[in-house]
Amino acid sequence: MDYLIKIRRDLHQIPELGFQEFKTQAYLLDYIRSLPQERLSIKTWKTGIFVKVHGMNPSKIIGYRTDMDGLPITEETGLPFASVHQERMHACGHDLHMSIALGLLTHFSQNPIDDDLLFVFQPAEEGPGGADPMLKSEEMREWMPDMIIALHIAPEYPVGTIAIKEGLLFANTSELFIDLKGKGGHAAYPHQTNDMVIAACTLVNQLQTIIARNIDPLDSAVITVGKISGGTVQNIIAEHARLEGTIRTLSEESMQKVKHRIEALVKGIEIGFECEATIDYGSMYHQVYNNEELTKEFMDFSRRLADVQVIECKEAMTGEDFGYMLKEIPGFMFWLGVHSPYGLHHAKLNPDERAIEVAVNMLKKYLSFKGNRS
Ligand SMILES: CC(=O)N[C@@H](CCC[C@H](N)C(=O)O)C(=O)O
Repeated sequence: MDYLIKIRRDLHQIPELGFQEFKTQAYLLDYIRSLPQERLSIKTWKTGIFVKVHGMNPSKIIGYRTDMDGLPITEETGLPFASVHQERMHACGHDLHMSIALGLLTHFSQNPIDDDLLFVFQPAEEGPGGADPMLKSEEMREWMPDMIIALHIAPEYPVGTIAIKEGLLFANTSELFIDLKGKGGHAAYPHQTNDMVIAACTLVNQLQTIIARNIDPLDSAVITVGKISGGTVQNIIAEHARLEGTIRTLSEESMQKVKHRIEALVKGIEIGFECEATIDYGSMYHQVYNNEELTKEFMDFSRRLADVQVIECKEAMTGEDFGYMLKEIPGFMFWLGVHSPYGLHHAKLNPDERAIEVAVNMLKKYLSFKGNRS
């Protein structure tokens, strides 16, 4: 599987943000076109790709989805194959996801099964979300899979393990952008201004009271403000501040409740600081809900494989727009152990590449089991 490690490293060097995956798409297409073409049909959609592997006696289409985009992070791994794109990094494992998909595609282009396979290379998972529009595209409607699966790397689990559960696996998400506009001025005359840095700091603290005091302690929700910006220079009181964050909940109902409370607190800030505020929820992802029957069958199947250990995990507050595909198509997502002391979205994330072979070997067996009748 050395060729897949090379592919992963090549892709790792060229991370691109959502819907800008031009080099990534070109790299993938070059590789896909180098495979035996007899059984392949290829379509592109924006910066994404669909590849259908025609089965020998198809009665259904089995989908396999990988995401493609990177994150706006400056890599700090010091690896010889680190990102060559400034302030961009594959810090969520999509480089591994793509190489695993290419490993499976390579195998099945030469060893077709009875059923058709559809490989979905999806852009913009980290944002603004490629799964929903891709699902609604004519290209995908024409090749709509009967079931679909995907994986996500998990730094906290060792290589050789997968983690999964039936039902809810990942949370509902909504991005959160709040702009505050007041009256700036001289640092020595605060009484003549409405300081938006103070307003922003107050709001960040207040937002956490929603989790502590408005959500049932037996439910779970997260509000993370990942970025604050505002002001111009150290001795001018800021007239503008912006909070950028994300909301995570285990139900749609809790999402509505959190948003309702955010709106109330933001109104309070407007009154209290005599400023204007706007809230933008950006993009939202539907929860990842694993089909019970298919997940159970996959877990039973995987437990029989000698080289894979199956862990039944809890749900996580991560988000994934693959949730939109699972809303319409039966299927599941699972975690693939890649052991790294640094987690997802960390500048030092360094997944163990041996997990690529583990995933390709097990999924070759699983897809053959699902797609062959004898
Ligand atoms: C697996 C993973 O890390 N996914 C991302 C999805 C981000 C969704 C959106 N941009 C948001 O921030 O709400 C995650 O952060 O969980």
